[in-house]
Amino acid sequence: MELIPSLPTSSPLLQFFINRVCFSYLLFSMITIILFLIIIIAIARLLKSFFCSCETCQTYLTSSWSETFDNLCDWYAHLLRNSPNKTIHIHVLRNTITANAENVEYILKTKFENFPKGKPFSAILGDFLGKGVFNVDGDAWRFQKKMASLHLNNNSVVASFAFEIVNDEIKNRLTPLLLMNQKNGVVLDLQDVFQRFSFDCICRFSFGLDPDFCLESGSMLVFAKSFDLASKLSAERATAVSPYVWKAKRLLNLGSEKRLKKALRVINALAKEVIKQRREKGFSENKDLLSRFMNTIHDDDTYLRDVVVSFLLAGRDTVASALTSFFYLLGKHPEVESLIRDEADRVIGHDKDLTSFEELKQLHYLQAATHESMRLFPPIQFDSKFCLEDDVLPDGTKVESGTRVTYHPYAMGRLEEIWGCDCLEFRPQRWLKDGVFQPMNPFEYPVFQAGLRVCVGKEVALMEMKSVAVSLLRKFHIELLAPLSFGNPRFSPGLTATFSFGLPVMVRERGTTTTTKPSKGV
Ligand code: HEM
Repeated sequence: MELIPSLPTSSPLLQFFINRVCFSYLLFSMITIILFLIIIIAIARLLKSFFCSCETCQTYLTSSWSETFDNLCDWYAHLLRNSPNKTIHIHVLRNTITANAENVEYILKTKFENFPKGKPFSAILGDFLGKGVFNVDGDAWRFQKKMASLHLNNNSVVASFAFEIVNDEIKNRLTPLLLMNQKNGVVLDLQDVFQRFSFDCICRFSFGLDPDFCLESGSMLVFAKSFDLASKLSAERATAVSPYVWKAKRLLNLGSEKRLKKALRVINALAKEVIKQRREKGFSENKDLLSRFMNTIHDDDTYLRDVVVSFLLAGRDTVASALTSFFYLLGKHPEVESLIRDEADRVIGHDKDLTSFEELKQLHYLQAATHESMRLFPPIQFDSKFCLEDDVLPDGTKVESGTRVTYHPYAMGRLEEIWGCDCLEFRPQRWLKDGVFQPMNPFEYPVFQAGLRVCVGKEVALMEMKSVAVSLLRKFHIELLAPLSFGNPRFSPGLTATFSFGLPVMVRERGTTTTTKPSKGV
């Protein structure tokens, strides 16, 4: 059949040619129409998600939760507490959020393979964390997890190498810093101090290098600010209703994406310096984590950069966050502080310093207090996975393929169903039975995550927290300043929980008095 029969031609070759052109034209038109339809459907879906009219989505989109709650996590905790199955949906984010322990076990263990980090999550954090352990699945994750476990899950490494580094930092840097501060009588931001302290510890422990950041804040301040900014801006990407917004901004190098790029330049320069110094100092004989990676993957500096950044995030921000909220709670609960001191005097000896990891293990009340503090203020307040194939959670919630599933340790720590009617009280003794610490089911307390991707730095982190607590509480009286002394903390957006206004305190050596001279800007 001729497609254009009216054409006056008798040449079969020309006819064939015309037919081909017409066919191509038709094909092109059809493809255009199909593409057009696909775009219309995509836009309709996008608009639908933007305009979900349910009360929760409207409250999220208009940020009207902030009229009643100090923090987004408090609003989520409120919603989850009131949900019959402890699961809610934020449709505009295509996110199912759960505080149901059975669901958590299902996601993190039973159906682990169906709930990976996923490509969308890797894209959100890709510029900051690259292919580091927090941001990959499959073989890449297994390899890094194995390397990290060799280093971190080894009890004797924690007991000797890490314990010595941490206690050397406390004795020679943290304590002198606080003494100096008391002499000057100025307000101290304890959160900033803990960030510098944990940065030094993780660099010495994981990279075998000593930045001496704790005492000298100047040059490293730019790095710290860049690191916090990159964490904040990366986390904010995940709160956008559509990824196209941040992707377009990144393409055009605009606004928050421009600032992220700038912050990443500073972070990359520091990571490069760490790798360079490790190479210069030699790595083949060394037992630190970076040397182990260098011995295995040799020259891939981009990969090594991702390892460095991921371990800085793992070791600096989480521990600093845990210590900040711990000292915040102790400031409000002097009775807990006294009990910690009494136990330390009993186990270690009244005027004696902490000498071993074994001594720390005998401090059951302190162990209970650190766990209780992270129950109320987990350093990682929530954690998201992506659902690969349609699934049904144990509570009957349907989860669609390609949507996000989030478990929420912050909300779980405030559930009556798990902790009883005094769940909002700071009560370390709930963790003790006949004076001995009793661990909880990790799926009800997923502060260190649980299942296959459980935190491998848990023992190091607890050792660090307990060492700092014993040393500082026995030597100093630490007083919270307003507004934290009477209000609740406000958190900055970021991958780990950070107090928006720091932790301003006055420090006094026990048995001495001093006058308060508030410094500017606190
Ligand atoms: C109080 C301090 C800490 C808390 C609350 C904490 C919590 C967590 C959580 C919730 C995860 C899961 C993150 C995710 O998959 O997105 C995690 C993973 C991890 N943490 Fe920690 N962490 C702490 C300290 C540390 C320290 C000090 C190190 C290293 C020295 C460390 C190393 C790691 C590593 C390597 C992973 C990845 C595990 C994996 O993906 O299989 N953590 N941590």
